[in-house]
Amino acid sequence: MVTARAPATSANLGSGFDTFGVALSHPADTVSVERAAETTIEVTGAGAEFIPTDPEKNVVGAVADALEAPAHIHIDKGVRPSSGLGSSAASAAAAAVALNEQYDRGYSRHDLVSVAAEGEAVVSGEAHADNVAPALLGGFTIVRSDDGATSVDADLSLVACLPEVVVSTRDAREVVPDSVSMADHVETVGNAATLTAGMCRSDPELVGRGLDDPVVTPARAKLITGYADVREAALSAGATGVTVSGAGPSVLAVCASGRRRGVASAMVEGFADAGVGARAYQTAVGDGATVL
Ligand SMILES: Nc1ncnc2c1ncn2[C@@H]1O[C@H](COP(=O)(O)OP(=O)(O)OP(=O)(O)O)[C@@H](O)[C@H]1O
Ligand SMILES: N[C@@H](CCO)C(=O)O
Repeated sequence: MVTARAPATSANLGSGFDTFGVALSHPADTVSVERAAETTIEVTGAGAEFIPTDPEKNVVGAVADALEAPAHIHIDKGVRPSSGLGSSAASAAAAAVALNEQYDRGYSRHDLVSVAAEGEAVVSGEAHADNVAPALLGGFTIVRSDDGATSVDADLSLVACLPEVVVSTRDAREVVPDSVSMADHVETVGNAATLTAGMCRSDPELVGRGLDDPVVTPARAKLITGYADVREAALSAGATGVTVSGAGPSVLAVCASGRRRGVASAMVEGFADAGVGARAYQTAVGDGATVL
C-alpha cells in the first residue's frame, strides 16, 4: 500500500482567473492505494457523505484510468467538498502521486499535473489545472494551457475562511462575464504582475494589492452572503488583501506577519453578523503532494 498527502489550494487569487493558484499548509486530503484488478473507492472524513464512490464520478477514478493503474483507493478527506479550497484537486493530486509510486510509473510532479487535471474534468467539465498544479508542485503556481505550470516558493501568512454555504464550481463559472473592457484588462494585468512580484519577494503588501480584480470577483461575491462585510472586517484587522478563494464560498486573506489570528476572528465574526456560520484556517503558503 502507498499513502500520499495533498494540500488544499486556493485558485485564481483575484487577478489570476484560471491561471494562479497557491498551496496551503493545511488542511489536506490523504489517499491510500493498493493494486487491484479494478478500481474501487472508499471515502471517509470531511463531507464524505457528499462524495461519490463510483469511479466514473470520483476524480480519483479518472486519475487511475489516466495512469492505467486500477486500485482500491481510500480517500480520507481533510478538505470539505464544494469549499473553494480545491477539495477535488487535493484528492486527484494525492491519488496521482500515490498511484505513480505504487505502479512505479516514474512520472515527475510536473508530468502528473495533466493527469490530475483529467480528474478535475470529471467534476467541473473541463480539465483546469489551477488547483491541481499547486496541489502537486506546492508554493505559488502559474498555469498556461499549452506549456504546463511554473511554481515559485513563497513565505506568506494566509487565512482561509469557510462559511457554511455551498457554491459549486459549475454554478460559479456560469456568472463569469464572457468579455472584459480594455480598462479592466489593463487593471487586471497590473494586479497580476504586482501579485507575482509579491510572491517572488514573499511581500504581503504587494500580494495583497495583487488580489484586486474588477471582473470575476465582483460577479462571484454576490453568491457569498456577507462577503463585502467580511472583506472589510479582514482588512480592518490587518489583512493586506482579500478575495474569493477558487470558485468560493471560501474567502482568502493575505496577512501581514503576526496578524493572522485577528484576521481569522474578524472574518468569522463578519459572517456571523450576516447570519452565516464559518470556520477559519490560519494557514500559509505550503508544499505540494508528498508520499507519507
Ligand atoms: N475525491 C473528491 N473529493 C472532493 N469532491 C469530489 C471528489 N470526487 C468528486 N467530487 C465532487 O466534486 C465536487 C466538489 O468539487 P468543486 O470543484 O465544486 O469544489 P472544490 O473542489 O471544493 O472547490 P474549488 O474547486 O472551487 O476549489 C462535489 O460535487 C463532489 O461530489
Ligand atoms: N479557476 C477555477 C478554479 C476552481 O477552483 C474557477 O474559478 O472556476
